[in-house]
Amino acid sequence: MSTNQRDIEELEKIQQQQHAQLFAELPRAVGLFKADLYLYQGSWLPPHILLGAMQLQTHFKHRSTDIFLSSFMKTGTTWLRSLMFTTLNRSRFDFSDHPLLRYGPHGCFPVVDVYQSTGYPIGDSEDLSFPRLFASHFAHNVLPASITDPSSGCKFVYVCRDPKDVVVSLWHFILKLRPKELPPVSFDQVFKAFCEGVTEYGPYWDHVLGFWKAAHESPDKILFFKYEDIKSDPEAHVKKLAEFMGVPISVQEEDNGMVKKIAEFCSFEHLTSLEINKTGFQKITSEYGIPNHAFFRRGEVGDWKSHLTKEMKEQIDRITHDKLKDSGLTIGATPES
Ligand SMILES: Nc1ncnc2c1ncn2[C@@H]1O[C@H](COP(=O)(O)OS(=O)(=O)O)[C@@H](OP(=O)(O)O)[C@H]1O
Repeated sequence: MSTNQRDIEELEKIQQQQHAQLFAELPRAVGLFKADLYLYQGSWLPPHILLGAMQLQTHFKHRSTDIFLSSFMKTGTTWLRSLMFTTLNRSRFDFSDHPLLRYGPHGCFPVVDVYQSTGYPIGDSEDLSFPRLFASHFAHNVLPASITDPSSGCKFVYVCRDPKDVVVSLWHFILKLRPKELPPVSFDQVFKAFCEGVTEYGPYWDHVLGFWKAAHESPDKILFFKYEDIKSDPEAHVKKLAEFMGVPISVQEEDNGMVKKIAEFCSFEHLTSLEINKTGFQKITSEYGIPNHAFFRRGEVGDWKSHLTKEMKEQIDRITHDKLKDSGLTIGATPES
């Protein structure tokens, strides 16, 4: 064995010991996918994401032009990834030969949450075009101050969604991804864990509030969207995204139907028709990946009605009301709910 190889192995051993010590000290709970969850800076995170947070906090080198998509799981990440990438790069790529068609929404720009055991390439890679786009599910307070401080120049697009639809979407996602050798989880189990805040990246309401408050303090740096609003008027949101990302839609583009084209290109119907989203795969770690089709299901507002009992609806609405009551934010208030 070469000296270099020995050094690397020694270093890995030390790191593993340090990680084991860290995990032993943190509150722990059962995760819904596979790994246990640990409470880190107010968020419940599985080990490879917790270590990813620490790595991000220590190593990420931001640029003042960076734009982050921030979201809780199952709130519209895949959709916003598509909208942001397509809107920002609309003059770079032809729609008939577009990266979204080849790589899918999750392959178009990197997520910064996952621990990189082989060093820290994210943000160091020079092959990303500017402004660079990144995605993250981390809560606002978990992200490094070097990027959340408005003086950094970094911008954030945040999307939230009716928690009743989030918990339903989450349950279906877990059903698809939970290893078959583990016992299946029931909707009741997921609902209970979600309401208690003990699901991956939870509690949900704290996540939303963190970004909501920050958006109020720095509206020029954080664009706050609701899934339901985008659903009811995708084109208006394409225009807002373009303006926010510094590439406003021109009158000529508007006249040429560019806004409509982007909204249709990123629609649920179009994305689910693509081969890459039927057969493609997202590599998350060296041992773990997610099939692209798992990121799509129904893409509707109010699917909770076919899953939640009256009592469940009342319980989750009450939590939402209590958590958000002094914030000025309402979520989940669909007209027919
Ligand atoms: N283009 C488009 N338009 C509307 N809705 C869409 C779109 N793409 C994905 N979806 C729906 O979003 C839900 C998945 O959420 P996320 O993308 O945040 O999931 S993830 O956190 O990235 O795993 C999931 O919602 P549910 O259908 O309610 O489960 C997806 O179907």
